[in-house]
Amino acid sequence: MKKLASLKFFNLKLLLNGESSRGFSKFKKNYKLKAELGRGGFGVVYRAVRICDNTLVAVKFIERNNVKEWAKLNGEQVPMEICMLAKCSKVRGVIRLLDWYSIPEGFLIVMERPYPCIDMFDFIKGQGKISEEMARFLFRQIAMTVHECVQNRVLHRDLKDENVVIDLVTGQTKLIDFGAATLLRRSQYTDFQGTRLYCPPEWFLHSLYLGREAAVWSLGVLLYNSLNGRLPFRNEKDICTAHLLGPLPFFVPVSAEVKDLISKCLAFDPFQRCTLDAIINHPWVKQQPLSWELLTKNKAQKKTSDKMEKSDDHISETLGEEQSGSDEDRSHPTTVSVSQIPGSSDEGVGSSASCSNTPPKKQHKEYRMAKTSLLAPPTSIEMKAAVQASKTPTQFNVHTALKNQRQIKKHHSPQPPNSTVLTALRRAMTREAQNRISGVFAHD
Ligand SMILES: Nc1ncnc2c1ncn2[C@@H]1O[C@H](COP(=O)(O)OP(=O)(O)OP(=O)(O)O)[C@@H](O)[C@H]1O
Repeated sequence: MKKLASLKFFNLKLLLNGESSRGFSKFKKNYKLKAELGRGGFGVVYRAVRICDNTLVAVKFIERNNVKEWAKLNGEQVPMEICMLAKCSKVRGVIRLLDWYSIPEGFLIVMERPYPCIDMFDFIKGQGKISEEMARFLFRQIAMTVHECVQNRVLHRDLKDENVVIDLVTGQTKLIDFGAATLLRRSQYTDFQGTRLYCPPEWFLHSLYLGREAAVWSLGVLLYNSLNGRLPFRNEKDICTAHLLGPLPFFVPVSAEVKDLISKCLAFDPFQRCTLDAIINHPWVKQQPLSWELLTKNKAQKKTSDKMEKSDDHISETLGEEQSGSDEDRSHPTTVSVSQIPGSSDEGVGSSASCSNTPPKKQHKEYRMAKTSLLAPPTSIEMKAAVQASKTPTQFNVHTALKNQRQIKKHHSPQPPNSTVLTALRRAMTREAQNRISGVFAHD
């Protein structure tokens, strides 16, 4: 009833404002929507192009019903995600919010889209695990970004490899998906919307956590995962008891320094855990990383490239596989909603509800999780452009190469269907049209 009333009120607003500056028609005028880019628990992300200058953008559609927290942005009521992105607009390592639109069904968030790019989950998966040097290159950017977000009073709350996008030309990382983000405060949080296997033990044991301390824990999980190609903990029980079993096992030879950093991030006691400041000042992080060009010239990078090439040829099959979960290597670290907080469900410590996978055959792959969002990996054309670009690294050549390749792609690659949001958008259009018609009748 309440929902219906607010929807009616929203439609009424549309009627009164006529062509809203954030309405669907304005969106359609400004952007050309293309194929689906990724999909998560709370939204669908599309490739799109800004019509006025051909800028490549990503458009995330979030359903109004899925919005858990709201905030005010320049006097307008918006989902917290939009507000948090806006607050981080000056943080280099955060994906830039370019625009947003409001339709009866939900919101369209327009963001920058690095090209070509890959998310860190697929990047690690493509290589099995990444070298310590590569981990340093990526992790120090991510840690600095999280630190800057916190300085802007933004707590991301869903730090994981899926939520980091890597620009394949420069190696620059961009933090995405602020759907669980909230304002940083000193006091404890008693709600959680992130991914359970990246969540600190105090949440499972006491149903609360402190913002910065929880972020440091997630960074520890992320770093361990990058190096080992698997997560450190299989379930909540592991998260809460692993410290009793001594140091975490490592499945690759890594330096004592990085082990030290991981153990400090994953300290069981949040008050003993290192701070974000301590992470970015840790000797392992401070060590000058190799350049992206050098790092990507190795064999492992070629492996990803080959894989991408393969997945480009079979892009629809790959997506199909991911959706049906047939890839044994990929089980589910689920992004949970508020309704799944401890106490609100019957899963307690020791439950493996967040990773409902059957035990895989290979021990090493056991904790390598599937992502909830299904990103189509870059195409071979994109990869080739990136490789070409890194061989001739002048700005002019990089972009000319990409532009040429993009034009070739235009003619050859069919776009997968993007039915969900299109249906929603179509429905929105009809409703706007309907509103206009009923508006005319009302005036008559
Ligand atoms: N600006 C962007 N540029 C490139 N890729 C993006 C961008 N935004 C999102 N993606 C891709 O789309 C996927 C889904 O995006 P996002 O995580 O924001 O959706 P979500 O529904 O909130 O997901 P989740 O359920 O994991 O929270 C990402 O993992 C990423 O691969």
